[in-house]
Amino acid sequence: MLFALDDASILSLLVLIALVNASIVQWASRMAPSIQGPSQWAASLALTATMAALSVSPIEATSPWRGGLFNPLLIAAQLLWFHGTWQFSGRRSLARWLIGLFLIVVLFNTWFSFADPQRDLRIASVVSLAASLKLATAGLLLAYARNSSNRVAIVAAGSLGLESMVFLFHAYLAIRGEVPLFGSGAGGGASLIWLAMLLGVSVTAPLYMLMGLGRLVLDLRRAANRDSLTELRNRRGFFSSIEPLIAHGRRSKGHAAVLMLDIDRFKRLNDRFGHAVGDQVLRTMGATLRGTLRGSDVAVRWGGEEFCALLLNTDGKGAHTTAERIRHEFAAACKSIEALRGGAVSVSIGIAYGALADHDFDSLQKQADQALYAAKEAGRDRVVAGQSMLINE
Ligand SMILES: Nc1nc2c(ncn2[C@@H]2O[C@H](COP(=O)(O)OP(=O)(O)OP(=O)(O)O)[C@@H](O)[C@H]2O)c(=O)[nH]1
Repeated sequence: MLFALDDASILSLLVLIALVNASIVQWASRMAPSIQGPSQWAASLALTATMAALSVSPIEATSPWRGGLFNPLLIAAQLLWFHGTWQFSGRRSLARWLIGLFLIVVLFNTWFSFADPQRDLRIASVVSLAASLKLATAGLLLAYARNSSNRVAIVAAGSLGLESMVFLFHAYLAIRGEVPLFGSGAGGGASLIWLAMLLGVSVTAPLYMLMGLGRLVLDLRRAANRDSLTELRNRRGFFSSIEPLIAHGRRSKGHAAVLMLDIDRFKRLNDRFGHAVGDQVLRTMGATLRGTLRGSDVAVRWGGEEFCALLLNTDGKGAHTTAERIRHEFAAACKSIEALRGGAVSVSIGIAYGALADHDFDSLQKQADQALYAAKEAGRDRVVAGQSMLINE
């Protein structure tokens, strides 16, 4: 047999797999620097490898240095894993609190390793803390899985849960004073903790990589469908969102309104205040549309300073009211842009409305565009209804 199931063999495997996975995760984290977490997981795996290497080192089994060094590494690895997952799921850094917790553990562990050596107390407390951190990380994963419908996160949470159970069992053995010295408990209960760590680096870590990959694909897909300045959909995202909505609306004999919006005299605004201020005005339009439209409506940055919105659950009158609300709220929001120094910004809006059985999106959009043109011709800063609405009214 290549490896006998003794502590030294498990630890050697642990060092090897942890180092390989740390390198892969670190390499992957460089490919997606906007995703927080993976570099901390890589550091955690590197610490796990160091900890395992330390355990197969020639340090005497009875030496206080073994626990004195091993335990801080174990806790640092769990804290990094937890904090990486915390940030991966979009939460703000907890670094200061966790560094504080780590320092307390180091003090506690140093005291009970060197000043007043109490091996069982030390192992039971540190291993229980590690198990709690693993359980807390599993909880974060379950919450993440619920929000992102990422099933890999559920499996990773299960794997972490299993690891934490083994850690708790190890803490229980320590309370009973039954954790043998390294080397003397080959294959016994003491080896379980190494097996749990092996499970961590060879199963949980790859699951994490898969979870990170899923997130990367989601982010890329999102970026491909979004306009990064206004955070609204771009045309590609818009058309892929409205296609099924329009098909459903047509089947259910529904109506739709299309709004075409164009910020007035935007070129002059850019020339006068600069492109950065122009961009701020565009972002304000994005926020206004997001804040004003319903969840069932779809808005897009059509191009430049032009926007479009598709309203499905409304009639012509409701669409008109919504357009007027957008016009007012946009003007009011622009008033609070300091760089404009009180200068007013307005938007012209054209609307088309009709039954989806008689109109496809293109024909409504063209009518809304003509109405927008009429709004510009009539002096800007107004809402103009297209032909189909006048016929419908
Ligand atoms: N700051 C900024 N400006 C942009 C962006 N995209 C397009 N523009 C500018 O928007 C301006 C559009 O100008 P025009 O099409 O002449 O329209 P306008 O000045 O708004 O005039 P009216 O529509 O007739 O009221 C151009 O100067 C473009 O350079 C962008 O992403 N950021």
